[in-house]
Amino acid sequence: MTQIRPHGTECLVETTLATEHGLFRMLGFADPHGDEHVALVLGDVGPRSGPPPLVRVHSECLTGDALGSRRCDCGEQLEAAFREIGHERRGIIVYLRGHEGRGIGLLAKLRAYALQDQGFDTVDANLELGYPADARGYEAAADILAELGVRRIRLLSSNPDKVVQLTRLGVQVVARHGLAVPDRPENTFYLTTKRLRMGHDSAPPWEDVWHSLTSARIPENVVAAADRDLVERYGPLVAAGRELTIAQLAQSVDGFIATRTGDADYVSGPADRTHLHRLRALVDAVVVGASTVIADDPRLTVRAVTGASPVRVVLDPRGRVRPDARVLEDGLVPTLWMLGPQATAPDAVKPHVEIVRLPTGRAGFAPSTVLGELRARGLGRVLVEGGGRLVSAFLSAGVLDRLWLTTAPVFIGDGIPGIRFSGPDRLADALRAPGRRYVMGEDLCCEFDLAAARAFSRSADRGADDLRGPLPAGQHRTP
Ligand SMILES: Nc1nc2c(ncn2[C@@H]2O[C@H](COP(=O)(O)OP(=O)(O)OP(=O)(O)O)[C@@H](O)[C@H]2O)c(=O)[nH]1
Ligand SMILES: [Zn+2]
Repeated sequence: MTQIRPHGTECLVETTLATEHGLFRMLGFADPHGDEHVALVLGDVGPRSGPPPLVRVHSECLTGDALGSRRCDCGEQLEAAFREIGHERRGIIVYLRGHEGRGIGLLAKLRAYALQDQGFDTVDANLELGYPADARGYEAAADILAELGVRRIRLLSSNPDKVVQLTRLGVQVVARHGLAVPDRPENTFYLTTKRLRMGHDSAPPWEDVWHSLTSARIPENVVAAADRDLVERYGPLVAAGRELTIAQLAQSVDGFIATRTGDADYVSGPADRTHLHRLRALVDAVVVGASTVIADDPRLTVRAVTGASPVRVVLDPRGRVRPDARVLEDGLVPTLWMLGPQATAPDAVKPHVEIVRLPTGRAGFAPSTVLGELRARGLGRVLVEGGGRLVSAFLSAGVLDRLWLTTAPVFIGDGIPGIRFSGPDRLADALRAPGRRYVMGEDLCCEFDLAAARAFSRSADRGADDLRGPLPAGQHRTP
């Protein structure tokens, strides 16, 4: 077997580095040319702990890595490498100093930039200055990997020459994964030159994964970790097709959505808000109760992410919402104002608002009546967004396919309740559903696949009409 031959790079210090992507071991190295390097190691990268680790051998680029330059893609590639390694919770970033400007140094790179400003490409600029197009050596990287006991790697790079160089030095590159970062208008010429003249991979068919999901398409072969998260989290909603009823609610650990005065600013954090806006962007209609409109005066539009805002639906059986509520006033998105037969309505409403009369029962509109009305209008994908009573009513009526319940680490003590319904006597009969858990900043979000739970209890009951789960006394579900 090939050996990594030593080239005199020594490990002189070890410490840790806490990053957004995890707590890394950080080792400092010095090579015989006087250059200092670091290796960031996440998890156990030894051969017995799993497949060959993901390794990014990153060439220092002050302008791209630290200063946010758009002349190159280095900073975004480094960030993408961190994400990939963070996602696997295992891997190595070898950060090579002395590689600045493809090995010609910082000031020489800036001179090369000055020539590029005059029309030279990145290769000719180096040559014009009397340097090779690429002057980098990878001996230090090989030494560092040897020191870490890593012989076989999965390399994160778009540059096939790095595989050649590392292989020559005894590192076995079992796979190479390009780092999917988008071309920018400012670096298209530079990246195109690298592809045409330096053998770099051609641009990946860049796909805006979120845009695909909002266009009802589930992207395949997604590379970047953040994109994979999007597909895993929201793909099932896209796959559900034309009819889907979901709900989202954020409550305190003790189960309240607001204080007793109705103050709800804010229970959950920004990650949960983004998640809520993603759900809005994936449905045809968003439904809220009158109390929520009165207490929060929400806009219910998609703002935190790109995507079309759904039709807004206000359930107001007793006509309590004032016509100056934002959703009835702002003209932003078509809005259905659902009123009970006796509720008074103003003589005129804004053109974006349509009044819909629905029959009411003791507890307001029946969820199935609301959904039937929406489906008849072609609004088959519905998000029930609050408040607690409305989401609870849809939950206990057994019409929700999925529920995201975010719990924020705050105690409200008393206040406006979140999920509440009359439950069963025996815990064995309590509503349980398979699902997933997400840490969203400070908050914990539980996703419940209620459709799967219903299907399971149907098959378990072998034909019995009754579905397990909470039902208000005296009510029956239609199968
Ligand atoms: N001389 C010179 N160096 C540059 C220029 N633009 C970026 N660099 C340097 O190029 C190095 C990164 O090399 P790249 O060709 O971008 O990428 P790579 O490391 O070969 O391949 P990847 O693994 O895919 O990133 C960094 O050290 C940058 O400072 C340039 O126009 N001229
Ligand atoms: Zn760069």
